[in-house]
Amino acid sequence: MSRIGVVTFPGSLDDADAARAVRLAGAEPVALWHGDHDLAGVDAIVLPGGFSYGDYLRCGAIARFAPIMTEVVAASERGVPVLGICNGFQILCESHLLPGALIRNDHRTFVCRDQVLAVENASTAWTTDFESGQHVTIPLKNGEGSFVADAQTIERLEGEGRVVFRYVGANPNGSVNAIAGITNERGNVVGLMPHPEHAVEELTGPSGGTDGLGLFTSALTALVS
Ligand SMILES: NC(=O)CC[C@H](N)C(=O)O
Repeated sequence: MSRIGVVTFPGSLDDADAARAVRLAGAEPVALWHGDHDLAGVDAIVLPGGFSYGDYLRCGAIARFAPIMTEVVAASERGVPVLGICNGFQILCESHLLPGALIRNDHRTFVCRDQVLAVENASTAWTTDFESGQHVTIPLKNGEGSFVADAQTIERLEGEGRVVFRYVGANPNGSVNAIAGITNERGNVVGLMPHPEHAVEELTGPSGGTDGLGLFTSALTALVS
């Protein structure tokens, strides 16, 4: 059985839900601690949502220096699938595993809602179980979800098909080009602001939806292929 590590930082909030999503997808979740110096041989890694280090300085700016991140960066360079959800996405940007940054929502308030997204790239390690152009509903909950990058970076992301998820309907936070999630050049590292781990069970998912499960099952497909 594939083993997917879920990293807990001080202030992580959604690590338990991410581990549950991993289990529901059919893999074994492995708890990793921010102070660890090894990845316990996991096959893929999830950086979950929350408020690592209390969001001090900037969201993800301190977590980037956690000992485990040295290992996560090295693993990503070997092609290990890495998923950053919300605060995890912020940590991936701060770590320069993904370009750009997440800043305060343009309306300056926390947003918490079920959000429709378009899957724009269904060939990353975390999205092969979706169809390109498919609409999915995933909860969005953050204060600093506005994706920004310089014009050249945006042009490159768009030109290379590295926008993985885009908000559908009103832009919830002012993200450039309504970008909700992106990937690295290799397609093994994906970050997104919405929370797929909260849309994996009919009882608790948005309108009974389980659209989020596809990210976790996609990683399993990537691991066996
Ligand atoms: N849900 C989250 O992971 C929150 C991320 C971050 N702390 C923010 O408010 O933007």
